[in-house]
Amino acid sequence: VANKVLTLVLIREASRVLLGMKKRGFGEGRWNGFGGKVEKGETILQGAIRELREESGLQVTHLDEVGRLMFEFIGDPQLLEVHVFTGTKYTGVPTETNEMRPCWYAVDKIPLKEMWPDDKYWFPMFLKGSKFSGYFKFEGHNKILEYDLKEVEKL
Ligand SMILES: CN1CCN(c2cc(NC3CC3)nc(N)n2)CC1
Repeated sequence: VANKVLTLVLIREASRVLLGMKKRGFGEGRWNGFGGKVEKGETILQGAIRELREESGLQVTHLDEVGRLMFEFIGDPQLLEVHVFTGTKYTGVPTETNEMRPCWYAVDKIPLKEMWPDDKYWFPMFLKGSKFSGYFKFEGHNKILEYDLKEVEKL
């Protein structure tokens, strides 16, 4: 079956990044960017913009794709394909929703221990403004068995 395409949006200001505490569902209890599934009839970018608005209340007109991450879970044939976007120009105020509790984090205080385990590998690339492409093999939701990750010129 085809990959499950998901989005991840990291809104960044000069020295801080907007993260949300996931209150339910996949990734519950972890800080992350905003995102979700891509619906039929929308592009991945449109899906990212929609999920950002739904989960944080922020509206953006433009996002840049900065990363592509593939995830395999032992015992599950469904691969996840996560498209990572960033944006700096937005309107609105970060608002708690039933999915996410937003909070700004200084770039030198990103709560990596309370984020998905793969983030510690690619978040530094994101903060440097690099584009990246990676593959992570997970056992359950906490253990990375293998990974490949590289900075790329072009996604
Ligand atoms: C709605 N999506 C869900 C997937 N997601 C992930 C996944 C992820 N690792 C994968 C092992 C789960 N790592 C980050 N940081 N985000 C982005 C948001």
